[in-house]
Amino acid sequence: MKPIAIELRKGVHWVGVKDWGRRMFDGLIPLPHGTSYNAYLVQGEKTALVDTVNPGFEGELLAKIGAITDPATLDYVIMNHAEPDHAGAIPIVLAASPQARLVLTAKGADMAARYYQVPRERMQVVTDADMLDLGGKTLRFVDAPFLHWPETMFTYLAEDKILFPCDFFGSHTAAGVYDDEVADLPVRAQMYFGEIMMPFHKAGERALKKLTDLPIELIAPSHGPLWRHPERILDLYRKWTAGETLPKAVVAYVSMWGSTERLVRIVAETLLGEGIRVAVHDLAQVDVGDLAGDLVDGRALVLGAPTVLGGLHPAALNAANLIRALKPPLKYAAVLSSHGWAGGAVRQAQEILAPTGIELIGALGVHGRATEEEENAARSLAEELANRIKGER
Ligand SMILES: Cc1cc2nc3c(=O)[nH]c(=O)nc-3n(C[C@H](O)[C@H](O)[C@H](O)COP(=O)(O)O)c2cc1C
Repeated sequence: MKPIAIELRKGVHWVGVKDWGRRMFDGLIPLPHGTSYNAYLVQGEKTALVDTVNPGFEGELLAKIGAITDPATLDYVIMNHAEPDHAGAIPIVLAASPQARLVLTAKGADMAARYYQVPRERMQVVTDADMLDLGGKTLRFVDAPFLHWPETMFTYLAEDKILFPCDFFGSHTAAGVYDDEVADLPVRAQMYFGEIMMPFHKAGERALKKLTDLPIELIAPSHGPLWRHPERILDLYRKWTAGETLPKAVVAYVSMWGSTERLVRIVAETLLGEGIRVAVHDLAQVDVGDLAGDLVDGRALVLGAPTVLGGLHPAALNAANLIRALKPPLKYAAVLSSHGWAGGAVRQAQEILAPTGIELIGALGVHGRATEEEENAARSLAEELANRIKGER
């Protein structure tokens, strides 16, 4: 197979890999559309490789570089992020290109030593103030810690106004090269933001501020299509990092015998009737990416779960802990539950949500199936929640 490198600008090529068949990421996130590991070759008088690829694809990366230039002649390898899906091929690339130096942040240097045993003498530590003159192509660096590891940075190619932000602005899909070629890309990008960047939204806001002075014509992230309409994703990221929410409830529930589900349906229907957007996720078969995507702009959470062994059903326990860890901008919550004897799910849900700052509007626990009175209580709770979501008391 002839290796294909895609020319983005004169002297700038995509040399990444499409992993069409990958179906799971981080042992947590389903990948229904696969993903890509984007790496970029920038050629002035000197040559730099921006990021590498997931282990197992080193040969494909070197072949693509080889379609443009001899991989043994790289001068620099830029490590924007140390995670193995971008940095995993570094040992093989450095071995293939003996004079290449690895360009990274100070924290990146520690990680490259630890994860990839890169000798310090091959590293070149950079900060915001630094530039790398390739001769006709100039790389600048933007320190962007915790997007999404401590060592992360962006690389900016001044002449072509291309930003290489690694995972920031990324999306998990192997489809397409550019943003306008993938119809559901904003949805994919929102899921990715929810899964990976949302816990670090404050760091994201700071990074966006740093970018305001940089003219950007192309955003070339490390996963998913490139944004040749950068304002599309910049606009979305401004909203998402600021925690802007919609009049929307994320309903996450699990039910073994239908009693909790009955309450969930009543609440979801009532919310819909009140003009609230409702995104329902059955936690027994949820795609974590779908849930995380909905949490990015949801204003309220409805958590529904029966008691199992004195606490939340395990699927709901897992989801509640994940929701707390992802730090979504949710403002309000309601808990719905059914139990068989002593209960415990509602108490555990309250304990998990208490430190989040999400205001618990109400919790309804019923013994077995809800009575008519309890169903009316569920309706009232939903109306109260709708009012709060709409900003009415
Ligand atoms: C495996 C299992 C464990 C349970 N553990 C408890 C428990 O510790 N305390 C309790 O009050 N009910 C317990 N129950 C009863 C359920 O909470 C009860 O049947 C509830 O109505 C189920 O709600 P659902 O119809 O939404 O699944 C348990 C049920 C099952 C199947």
